[in-house]
Amino acid sequence: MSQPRETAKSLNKTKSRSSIRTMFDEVAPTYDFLNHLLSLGIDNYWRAAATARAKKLLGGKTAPRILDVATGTGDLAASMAKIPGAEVTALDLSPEMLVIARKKYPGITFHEGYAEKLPFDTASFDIVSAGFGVRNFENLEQGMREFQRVLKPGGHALIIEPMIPRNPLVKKFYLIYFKKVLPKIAALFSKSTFAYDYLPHSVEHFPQTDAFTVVLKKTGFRTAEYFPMTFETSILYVAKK
Ligand SMILES: C[S@@+](CC[C@H](N)C(=O)[O-])C[C@H]1O[C@@H](n2cnc3c(N)ncnc32)[C@H](O)[C@@H]1O
Repeated sequence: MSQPRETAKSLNKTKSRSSIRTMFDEVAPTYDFLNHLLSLGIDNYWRAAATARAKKLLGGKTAPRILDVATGTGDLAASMAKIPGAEVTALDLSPEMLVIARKKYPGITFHEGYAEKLPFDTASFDIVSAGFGVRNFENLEQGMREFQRVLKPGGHALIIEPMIPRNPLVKKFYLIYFKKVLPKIAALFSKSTFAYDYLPHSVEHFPQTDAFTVVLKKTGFRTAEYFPMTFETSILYVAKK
């Protein structure tokens, strides 16, 4: 069932939390299947790359505390949980995504809540991660301030976002796939065709590369850098408190 009064364009402007929740509740049952299909399985590699970097940054720290925000069905949280000794907590605003996450990963503690008001103590995590989520925050800067607040001094935020590649040739083919092919494939399987019209729109209008590092620094991070992955179709941001 799609949302008749809202367009992908208008939701991308408001990022209304209740509409974002409804949209993700609707896509939840087919989210994992479509995610792996539409990315040709590369999404798992991106999460593994973020986890490898987190592990390196932790440098063997005993029992590191990791928070995965906008966890969805929990795949990035589960990847982070492979770091030896890690204690992983995860949060999302979509109850339906969390139903699936809790079934898949009973060893991880999942909370329902939203990024802009994290229900966790200041300076309580070594790593805060978010995979393909921050683009949907109703208030991106408030979300980043919260990531920063709950991190311990010296802790790191690791954020993965899809990206429109900058190379003109790659960009041309990528946009055909992203805007024309992907929504059609998604429509065959998902209840929400709306979500897959919103997806390319939201990626195209999200501050990317340097622009997002400016947001990270403005919201209190001491350093922010980025690492493009897979022909710049995805990007890993690393910011230090
Ligand atoms: C594209 S999914 C990504 C899920 C998962 N991180 C992954 O790697 O596949 C985006 C998730 O962000 C969540 N989300 C969007 N806005 C949020 C917010 N303000 N606070 C918490 N979660 C949010 C959605 O409910 C959805 O589950």
